[in-house]
Amino acid sequence: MSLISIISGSASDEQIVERTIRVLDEAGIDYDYQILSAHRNPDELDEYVKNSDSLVFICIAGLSAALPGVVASKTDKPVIGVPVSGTLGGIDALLSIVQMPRGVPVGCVGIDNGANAAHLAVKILAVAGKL
Ligand SMILES: Nc1c(C(=O)O)ncn1[C@@H]1O[C@H](COP(=O)(O)O)[C@@H](O)[C@H]1O
Repeated sequence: MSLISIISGSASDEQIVERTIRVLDEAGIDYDYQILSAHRNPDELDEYVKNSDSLVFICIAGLSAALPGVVASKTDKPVIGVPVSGTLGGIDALLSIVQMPRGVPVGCVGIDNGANAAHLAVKILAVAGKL
């Protein structure tokens, strides 16, 4: 069982995914990584989230970053969003991720800061007594 699921909206988010994975590897924590877009693969994303036994989701997405919010709508587990920079510098993804309606929270780290998403996920697992 992987404690953490990392989902990116596209293979083009690779650099930010690598920063995330590097921290988890250093901490010796298992993760599962999938490329699944809420926009492009809604059914596969739904199936993956519902069948995952991970305790924390890290969702990495640029542009109109629906991915973290959609994942949060499908699970009661904590979701951390990572906005990825693009033509608008990542402010588009940042605002998409933080502006969630009440009751469907997504934690959000800084633009391109996949490393902090991993550090935060590790802290969540630690206080939950899972490490
Ligand atoms: N934000 C989303 C979602 C989503 O939210 O479902 N799916 C893809 N994307 C983002 O689109 C950007 C460009 O993707 P492509 O390079 O594949 O066109 C990526 O940063 C991805 O995370």
